[in-house]
Amino acid sequence: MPQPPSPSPGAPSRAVRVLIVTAVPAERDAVASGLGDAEPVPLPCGQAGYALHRAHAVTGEGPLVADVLAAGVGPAAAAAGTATALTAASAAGEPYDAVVSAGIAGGFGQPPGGTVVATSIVAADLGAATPAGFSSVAELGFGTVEHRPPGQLVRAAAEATGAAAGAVLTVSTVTGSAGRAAELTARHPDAAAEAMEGFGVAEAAAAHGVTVLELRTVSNPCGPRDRDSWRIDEALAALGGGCAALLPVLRAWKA
Ligand SMILES: O=C(O)c1cccc(C(=O)CC[C@H]2O[C@@H](n3cnc4c(=O)[nH]cnc43)[C@H](O)[C@@H]2O)c1
Repeated sequence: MPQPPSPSPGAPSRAVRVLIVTAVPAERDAVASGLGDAEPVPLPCGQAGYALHRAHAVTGEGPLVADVLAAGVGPAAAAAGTATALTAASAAGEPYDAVVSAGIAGGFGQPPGGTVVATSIVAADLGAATPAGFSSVAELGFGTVEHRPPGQLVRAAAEATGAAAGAVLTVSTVTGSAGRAAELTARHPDAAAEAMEGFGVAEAAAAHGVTVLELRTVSNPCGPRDRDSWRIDEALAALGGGCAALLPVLRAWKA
């Protein structure tokens, strides 16, 4: 993580607190390693089953604490883990200022190892199959399928991380055919990636009134399944660097 010698004159000295939620421990460890000095700490209220890896940084805008949590695969595990961590931090009087859903992803037209920052975090398969095709719960009138992080923050995050900005779809089933990929991009022409947790993280963040971002690095193209070709090491290496580059942006956003 970049460590300028001292904060800008006049910058608030309160540490900004960021929660970074991954699915699996390999992603958490890649993020923690990118942040440099992350150490395991328990959740403030001691919830069994969850552990944080904490990194401290001093950015040009002031101090920052980043906690990394591997909450599990899929939107339900992501929402449960994120909500638990947000609630525990609030109860301990140390609420988070921002939450980031981070991990590897399938890309729509993005190269392996490339980075994507979400302009929108979309539950792409939350709805009903009808004779006329898929209808989202929003179209059916009983729910939400999209969270939109602040545009200015997304632009700054994309610039700092060298990312493409586009919709990141949350799915419960990994796309495994050209037909399914075409179906998703027809419904979401701005889709840059798909993963399995962002919408769950965003729902929990919204319930707590906390800013959310999603940062993904591409391990595979969305399309016909070829698991052996996934470039996981490349994506994990990019994930650590991407999260490190993102933190000063979040610190400046909250200054
Ligand atoms: O096998 C490994 O070494 C390994 C290391 C790190 C992560 C994994 C995963 O399988 C993570 C699952 C995670 O990845 C996201 N993901 C990646 N590609 C896609 C995709 O094409 N469609 C949907 N999700 C994708 C997803 O968020 C999963 O949670 C393995």
